[in-house]
Amino acid sequence: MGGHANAGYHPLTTETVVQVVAPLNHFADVNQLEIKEIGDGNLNYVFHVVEPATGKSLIVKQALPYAKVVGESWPLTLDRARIESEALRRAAEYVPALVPKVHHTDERLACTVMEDLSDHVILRKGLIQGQVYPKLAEHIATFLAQTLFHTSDFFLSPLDKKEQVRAFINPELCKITEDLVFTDPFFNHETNDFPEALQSSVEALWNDLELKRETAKLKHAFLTRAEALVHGDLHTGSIFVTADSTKVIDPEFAYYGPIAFDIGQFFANLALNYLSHFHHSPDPQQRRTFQEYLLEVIEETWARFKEQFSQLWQTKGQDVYMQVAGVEDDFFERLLEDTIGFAGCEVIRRTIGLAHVADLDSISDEETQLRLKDKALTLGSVLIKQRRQLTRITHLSETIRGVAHA
Ligand SMILES: Nc1ncnc2c1ncn2[C@@H]1O[C@H](COP(=O)(O)OP(=O)(O)O)[C@@H](O)[C@H]1O
Ligand SMILES: CSC[C@H]1O[C@H](OP(=O)(O)O)[C@H](O)[C@@H]1O
Repeated sequence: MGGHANAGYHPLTTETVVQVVAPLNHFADVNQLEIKEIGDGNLNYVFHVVEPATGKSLIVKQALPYAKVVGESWPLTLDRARIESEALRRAAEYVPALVPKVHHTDERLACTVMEDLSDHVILRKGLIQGQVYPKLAEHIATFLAQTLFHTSDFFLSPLDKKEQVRAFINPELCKITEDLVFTDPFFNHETNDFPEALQSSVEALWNDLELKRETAKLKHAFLTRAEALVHGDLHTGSIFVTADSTKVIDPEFAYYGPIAFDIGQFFANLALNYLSHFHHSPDPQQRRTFQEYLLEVIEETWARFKEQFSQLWQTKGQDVYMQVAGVEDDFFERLLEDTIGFAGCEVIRRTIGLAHVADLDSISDEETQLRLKDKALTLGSVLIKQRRQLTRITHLSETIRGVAHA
């Protein structure tokens, strides 16, 4: 359980990281390494290890027995490091080009040694700057289709699948999502964090019974629907990009959950970035072009995901029902509905919950930030409540556009 360190565990420092990388024989001379802690996430240490003479480098990511963003008062299992390593290795079986290579896993120290991706940028940062990534939709669609299909009952035998479910039991990290994504933002909870001027909009949300009823259904799906090994935290801060490369990182929240959860989180973070460009792109023409690009990414990701998943369904599907007329259509219909619902939950929690996004929080003008956060709450709420009527991916982009420009 949370906070219990493995025997021999100690938090690494820039001095002790060398003990982890030395046995790997990756560097010519481990006495000449430059090591920095570069972690900017909520939970872990990330050490960047470089050998200037050879230009070789590695990343050492270590879990702490608590959540770094809060401190020792929030104990957290070290098992998340094992889950992250295993999930990266599992993804590499199907999409090796789309995840960092794992060089070594040290369960005692709860750390993963992986490929250094410092030549990439975090997608969230790039999108805030208005950068376009032409391969993003294609790569994320492939990541989603390949990892989700091959870890599901559509491909694995029922026995193998249940073995995998067991290996990826991740109760403490799931509890964070259950609380921070599906529960706390919808109630007057102490973890929530929003400007006072948003109080009346937030109270309206807390008093919206239809919204709560619908969110309860989505939370229940997250709690119970073990469809595939999901990444579990696929926001734009978990994706590294260049113009022609995409790498998905940080799957420590991985568990067997609803396929729609990953897709919904990705779309939600694009929608939040869309809103933020009313500030980040002051030129109206540039703004419109970039916002439309974001909606194209959503539509292209869905179309390519569906195409690839469908091809896998037809060529590698294992269950006899998969060839019955209408079964595949029913699957995709429900998948889009759930994707849109999960996207709505993510939009709301990133606006008023504990963990925000830089897209909106970096907006210096208070009034603009407030106006856009208000729109985000409306958008999240519409997506959750109207998801059954949004039966095409274009309905999602039209809704984002409509709420944003209302
Ligand atoms: N493989 C990597 N290569 C280069 N930088 C990395 C790598 N993994 C993580 N980082 C850096 O560390 C930061 C935090 O990593 P992340 O895995 O998101 O940690 P956390 O789990 O604490 O959120 C990233 O935003 C990135 O700047
Ligand atoms: C206290 S955990 C809050 C939040 O942080 C995680 O994101 P990341 O590890 O990428 O910083 C996850 O989204 C959690 O909900």
